[in-house]
Amino acid sequence: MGGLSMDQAFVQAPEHRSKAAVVEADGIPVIDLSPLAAGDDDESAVDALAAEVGRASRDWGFFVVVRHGVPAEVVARAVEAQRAFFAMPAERKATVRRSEESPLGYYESEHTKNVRDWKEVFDLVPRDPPPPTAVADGELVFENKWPEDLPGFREALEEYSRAVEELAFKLLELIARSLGLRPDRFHGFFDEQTTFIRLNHYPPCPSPDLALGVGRHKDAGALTVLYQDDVGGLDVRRRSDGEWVRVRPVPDSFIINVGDIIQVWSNDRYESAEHRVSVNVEKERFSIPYFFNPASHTIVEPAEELVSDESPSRYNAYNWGDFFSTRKNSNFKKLDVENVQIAHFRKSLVTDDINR
Ligand SMILES: O=C(O)CCC(=O)C(=O)O
Ligand SMILES: [Fe+2]
Repeated sequence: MGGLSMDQAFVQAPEHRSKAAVVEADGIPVIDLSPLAAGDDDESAVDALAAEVGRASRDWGFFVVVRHGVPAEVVARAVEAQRAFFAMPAERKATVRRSEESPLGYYESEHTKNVRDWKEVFDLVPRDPPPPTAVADGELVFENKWPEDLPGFREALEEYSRAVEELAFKLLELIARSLGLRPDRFHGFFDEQTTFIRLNHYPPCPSPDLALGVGRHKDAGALTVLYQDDVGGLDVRRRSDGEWVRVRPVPDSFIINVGDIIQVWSNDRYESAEHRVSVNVEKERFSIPYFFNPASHTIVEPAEELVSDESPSRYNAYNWGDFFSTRKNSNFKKLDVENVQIAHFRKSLVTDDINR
């Protein structure tokens, strides 16, 4: 299924392989967002919610949200579209294949840290940017590739994108509040956002002891809003003891993870957690991460309100667009060198595993 066959490119180094029994995490917070429902302006309930989001972002870098306001039918339509897409024969998927110059669309040979992932993906952006007047040499064209002959696919995903964007902004507000900042403190960075959505399909894998669906990594953007089906396989490295634990699927929920940018904005109050996807022999798995990313011209640095003599800035500023394109390029050119990491922008030599 999915046209993948097991070979050496998928084999993880022994220390990074998934054990047969990864324990399910007990402590990942499940947060009920219903106090945000329209018409409810109970400030103290929203403050309490922000405090809960803050604790989860600090202790786990991961949390689950329920009663989040994204209608179940919108999710169901997106998931149905996703399944229909990956069920198409390889030749039809190839008609929307991504290329080096045009990186959106279908792809089945992505690498995380130079080991191939056991998955196939379809990437899209929530709205097509205006067509560039002229494309400079080497400039990437972020234009959606919609499959022909797949009725409803585009509409379902556009509807999903709009609904999840609303949720992403609400979460951004809660995070700002939890840091003692104005709720809209980070909104301006998203005016020309570089958000993208990935449809993931992890086919059953004959060697789940050797390969991973996605190798260990941290999400580079601001935050990720992830839909996962009921199969399970997302593992998070628990901060308290460094153990890999599985995020239990919760019906009608999204998993939220703090990305590197929020780690930097928060000046390390929050931490972007390392995670990976384990695969299994019997079941295919589907997930949809929504990577909520700021405009490419954003200069990422700790929020000045959070920097003081007692809490000096821990990062040198960096340009998000440059960071992002360096990461993207390394997917095409299987490099033997380490990929760009926020640890490279750290000011002091705090011990941090930069070898991700
Ligand atoms: O499939 C998942 O559950 C997570 C995928 C992921 O971490 C990613 O694509 O960055
Ligand atoms: Fe991820």
